[in-house]
Amino acid sequence: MLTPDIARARILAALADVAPLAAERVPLAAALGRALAEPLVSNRDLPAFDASTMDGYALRAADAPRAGARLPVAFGVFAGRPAPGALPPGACCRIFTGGVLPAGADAVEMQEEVRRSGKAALFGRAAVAGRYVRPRGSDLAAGQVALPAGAVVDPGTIGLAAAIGRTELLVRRRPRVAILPTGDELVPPGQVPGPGQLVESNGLALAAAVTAAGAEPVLLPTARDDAASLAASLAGASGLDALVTSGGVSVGERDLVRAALASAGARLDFWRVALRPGKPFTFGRWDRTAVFGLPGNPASALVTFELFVRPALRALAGLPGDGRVRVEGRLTAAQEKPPELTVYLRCHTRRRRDGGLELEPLRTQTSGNLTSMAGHDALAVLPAGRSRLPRGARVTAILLVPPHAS
Ligand SMILES: Nc1nc2c(c(=O)[nH]1)N[C@H]1C(S)=C(S)[C@@H](COP(=O)(O)OP(=O)(O)OC[C@H]3O[C@@H](n4cnc5c(N)ncnc54)[C@H](O)[C@@H]3O)O[C@H]1N2
Ligand code: MOO
Ligand SMILES: [Mg+2]
Repeated sequence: MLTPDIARARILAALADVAPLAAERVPLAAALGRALAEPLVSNRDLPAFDASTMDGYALRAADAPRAGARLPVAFGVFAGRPAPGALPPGACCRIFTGGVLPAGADAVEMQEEVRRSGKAALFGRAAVAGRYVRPRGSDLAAGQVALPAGAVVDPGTIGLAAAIGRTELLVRRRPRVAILPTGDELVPPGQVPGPGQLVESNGLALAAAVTAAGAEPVLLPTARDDAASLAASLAGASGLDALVTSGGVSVGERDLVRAALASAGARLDFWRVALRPGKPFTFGRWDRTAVFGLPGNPASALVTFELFVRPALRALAGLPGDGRVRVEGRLTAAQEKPPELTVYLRCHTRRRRDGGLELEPLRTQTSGNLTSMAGHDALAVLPAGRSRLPRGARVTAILLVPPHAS
């Protein structure tokens, strides 16, 4: 059986010919979280003029070489309007934050350091050339590269792009991901299950995970556990970037997903990974579509999504890594585990008084229990090779959201 790290590396290698996906031009607001497919180059100077960074007085620094200089106030400059003219020799002018420095001025003094006396200003300290001035082009000069291709568009990037006159950005396309729940026992959400049935819940959970990974889910109708139904449903994934199935990948008589994928022409790369939950995880390619066969147990589906599907979708989207932060923490309870498996424990994080992080496992870790997968913020990684970790053991944890306590 592959280790989780080798399985993930194999998936990423298998997608090298399709990742990243093609680029598309989108409005700024739609670019958030996506990978730039072009360097962001400025076509103008930022700021476009020498600007004051304080409310105060603009002057020639040489006119106030020491405390006590008294200069006539020639005019006022308000943000949004150009200065009415050049600064007359030996004079200063009123200026406000963001205002255009008049020609001749090379410094600003903040008004807290200046006393007004009629039409003159008295400077309480020596002026310094360049102080409180944001020179033209000092933020970004015309022709300068602000961000390289591949950078992730964050809120600041959107502001910067707007400031240099862009209304659209060339970014990588979001992967379109088919989600196919399978199982004879499943009824759609909202319907009351009959005897032996249960509500199909993995579809919506996985669609949410796809959205959270920056991709677009396409939730297909649940397939039944028979070859014909599976074949018909698989057709719904044709042409999409990825297919995520749930259930039917273990060794039961009605676990037919792998056979159905193979019959449809998919090339299955591997089956089973040495981890818990999610051991029967399957990966392959169906033409250009990446195929992920997730186990049906709810925690197995979401943990294998996190470990294998999320990084793959990000690679398709041109985004780096898995977008997660890894931290060290201490387990609040001892854990027994099979030594051959890496176990991913769903945990709450808690900040200790000494600054350390505590990892408190959810009440249940049974992969079929839905509460084992809701309301946690970290996956603690219990490494292969160990069969027992005592309370207080230091382990790595993958943060799924910012920690609750910080
Ligand atoms: N003899 C063995 N049996 C099993 C093994 C094994 O190694 N040997 N592995 C176990 C492990 S581990 C897992 S995980 C499961 C995986 O099973 P499948 O992927 O075949 O999933 P199903 O049998 O279809 O369903 C399992 C379980 O999950 C429920 N389920 C399925 N789909 C959904 C859904 N969309 N929404 C909610 N719940 C769902 C289903 O009703 C079952 O209870 O196999 C073990 N068996
Ligand atoms: O590998 Mo399974 O997901 O433990 O129940
Ligand atoms: Mg099964």
